[in-house]
Amino acid sequence: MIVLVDLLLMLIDLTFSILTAVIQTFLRPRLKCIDGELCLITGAGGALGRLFALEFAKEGARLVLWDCNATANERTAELVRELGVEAHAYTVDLSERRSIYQAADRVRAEVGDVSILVNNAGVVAGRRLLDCPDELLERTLLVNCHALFWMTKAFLPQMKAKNHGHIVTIASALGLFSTACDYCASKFGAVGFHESLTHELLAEDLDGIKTTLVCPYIVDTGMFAGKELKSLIPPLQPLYTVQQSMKAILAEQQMICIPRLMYIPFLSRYKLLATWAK
Ligand SMILES: NC(=O)C1=CN([C@@H]2O[C@H](COP(=O)(O)OP(=O)(O)OC[C@H]3O[C@@H](n4cnc5c(N)ncnc54)[C@H](OP(=O)(O)O)[C@@H]3O)[C@@H](O)[C@H]2O)C=CC1
Ligand SMILES: CC1=C(/C=C/C(C)=C/C=C/C(C)=C/C=O)C(C)(C)CCC1
Repeated sequence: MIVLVDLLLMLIDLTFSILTAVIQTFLRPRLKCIDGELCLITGAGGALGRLFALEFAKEGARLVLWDCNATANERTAELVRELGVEAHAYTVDLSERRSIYQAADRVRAEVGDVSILVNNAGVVAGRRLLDCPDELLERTLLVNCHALFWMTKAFLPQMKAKNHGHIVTIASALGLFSTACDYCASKFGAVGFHESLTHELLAEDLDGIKTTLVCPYIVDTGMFAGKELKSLIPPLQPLYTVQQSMKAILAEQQMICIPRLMYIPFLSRYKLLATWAK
């Protein structure tokens, strides 16, 4: 009986969500003002991280930039400052929990409380399981998944104190269905992290703290160059990916798949529920 009630409630929720989505597709959502907010971006020296930094700067946010690549990270900071926006670069290895907590203490002391956290940094080994050294498999999980926990534990308390903040998880379409083993496992973890964090915030009535999950298809940044990945659909352009993500973030959308085609694999997860209900 309970299963039937659960399923009925889920169908009602799904119908309501679809109706809301259809209506919102025709209405231009109001985009929030983030002028003066302090935004921290991990992997800010990378292709998407740098574009996110520039887009957030254009929206008036002040920037804290984290990356293990000091040269690339500092270059991003220079580009942000050329827009007349404050940027603070920190060299941090996200695979090391302690270095995250130490850098977070420095940011709070030197710059202030972070109100927008963009967990963007990511790596991929992209080899078959048995051909992949354990260290590479471990690094992917540490950077793409474990780091989300440490970053959020470091900055969520201040957001909770003010009931104000936004946590953005740059996951992937490969967090919704699988091909490259290490990367997919880490991105499935990122999707699960986002969903559980969102439920936790909801349960604590912290309606001022928003979350956004970003699930792009392949983006032409070179991250997957040389990796065994076949697909007929051409890769996304980095700037288009970031601009679409920014619209979702500023509209406080809980999730965005880019392009919309990627919602298909996501919706197939409801199929799993059907098997569970049998
Ligand atoms: N490119 C794509 O096709 C897609 C990417 N994504 C996701 O988007 C995000 C950004 O991807 P993209 O810009 O393409 O990747 P890039 O490799 O261009 O950028 C990733 C950045 O993260 C940094 N980084 C890697 N390891 C660490 C670490 N241990 N500590 C701190 N920083 C680290 C990298 O530094 P370094 O260069 O020195 O390693 C790099 O600057 C990732 O999470 C990725 O999974 C999602 C969908 C598609
Ligand atoms: C387009 C498309 C597909 C393939 C998607 C692929 C191959 C995505 C790769 C994404 C990557 C590499 C993301 C990196 O973070 C499917 C699922 C076969 C069918 C639905 C449409």
